[in-house]
Amino acid sequence: MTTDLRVLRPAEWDHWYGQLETAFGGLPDSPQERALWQALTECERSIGIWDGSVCVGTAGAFSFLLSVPGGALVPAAGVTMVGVVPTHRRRGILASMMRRQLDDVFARGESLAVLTASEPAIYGRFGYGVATRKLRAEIDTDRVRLSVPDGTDDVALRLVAPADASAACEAVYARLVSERPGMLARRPGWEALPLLDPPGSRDGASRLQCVLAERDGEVVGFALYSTKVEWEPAGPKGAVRLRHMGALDPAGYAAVWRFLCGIDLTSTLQVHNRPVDDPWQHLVSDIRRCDLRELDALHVRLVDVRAALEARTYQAPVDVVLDVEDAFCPWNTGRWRLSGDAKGAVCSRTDDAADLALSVRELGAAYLGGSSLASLAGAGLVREVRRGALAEASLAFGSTLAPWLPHGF
Ligand SMILES: CC(=O)SCCNC(=O)CCNC(=O)[C@H](O)C(C)(C)COP(=O)(O)OP(=O)(O)OC[C@H]1O[C@@H](n2cnc3c(N)ncnc32)[C@H](O)[C@@H]1OP(=O)(O)O
Repeated sequence: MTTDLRVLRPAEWDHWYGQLETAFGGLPDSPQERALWQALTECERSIGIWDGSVCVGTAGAFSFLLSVPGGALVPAAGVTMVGVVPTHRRRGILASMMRRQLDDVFARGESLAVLTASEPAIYGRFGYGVATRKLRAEIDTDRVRLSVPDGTDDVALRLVAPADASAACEAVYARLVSERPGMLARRPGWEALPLLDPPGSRDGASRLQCVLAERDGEVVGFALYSTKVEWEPAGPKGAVRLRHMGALDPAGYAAVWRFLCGIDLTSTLQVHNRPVDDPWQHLVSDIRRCDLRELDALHVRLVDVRAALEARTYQAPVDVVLDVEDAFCPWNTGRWRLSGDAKGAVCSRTDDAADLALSVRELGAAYLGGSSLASLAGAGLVREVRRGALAEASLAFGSTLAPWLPHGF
């Protein structure tokens, strides 16, 4: 098979995206969604593999700014739209696209590549580690009571059409981005993503709704959600589906959750993507009736180990030599001395003896503070060479707030 791997030409987008849809077994037909992804596609960062005139493999990258521990926003390639059509699978097309893409990312000077995976087993071989998890929950709001902090009653709630509330929601979101690792600063055009609401994806639920939480006229929280009301012989048995929420202080936060848990004709609050340390878990009367589940979310790859490790800060002073193995991007392989603290870090090549040995995949898993190096060592994936180095590094790599990716891409 002779194929040609090259950058996407804008005029080819329809065919290219159509082939991606084919790889996914056909996506719901949504002109709204298609138009948004076309507008957001960075063609110069998108590649295709062509077999004659037919595109048989697709991959793209978004130019993101990712928040890392310490609050910095670090350029990161958001790997996306990866697909290989069924006639050409398992012949190495994905591998060749990953090769080209990571070389391009390194050449651009981005130290990180990030993605959300259709299946978590695919990307570890290319050096991606699971760096954030998302919390899912189904809260039985008939049974679960919420205790709220002082000041919650001072917060007023207002229903607003989502498009009209967008600027206020975005302002809240912007203030949250650097407080928690794993979040993506909004790039132009991306403010449309939270508003995406194709009728074909509603599954019987209402159109998207928005509530704003305000104190003294200032927006301190918001939620985007839909409701699905169903009736049983005994009465209503509806669900609230939370799409996105944010708040600037505990009272604003509690006011939004109390609202979501108390909507008439509903008895369930369905939460699909929240941080694993989301504070509402401390407000509920009965956590067992919240049906919690954690899933992998953001997979992180350090494309340039030195630059990536210097881009974040460390919770506690650390001075360790990391012996990194990276078969796919061999420029990272070798020993690196990392010296850092809460103010910053320096990372450089060294001939000194290793303190910890690990692959770049484990470094990606630990990078945002979501998985501890100690936990990875417990699985045999990080090896402590100098006694004490694991505890020191594990503490330093941690994060006060659990890293979280608020939306897919
Ligand atoms: C970031 C995103 O966009 S995630 C979306 C990914 N896309 C999809 O899931 C759409 C449906 N699936 C597909 O399009 C294709 O099957 C892909 C992209 C997952 C794989 O493409 P292929 O060209 O078949 O993969 P390729 O032949 O290069 O395989 C490379 C390696 O990955 C492995 N692999 C491929 N697909 C999978 C999978 N779904 N699960 C586990 N391993 C996989 C292969 O076995 C091979 O392993 P090896 O290194 O041990 O030999």
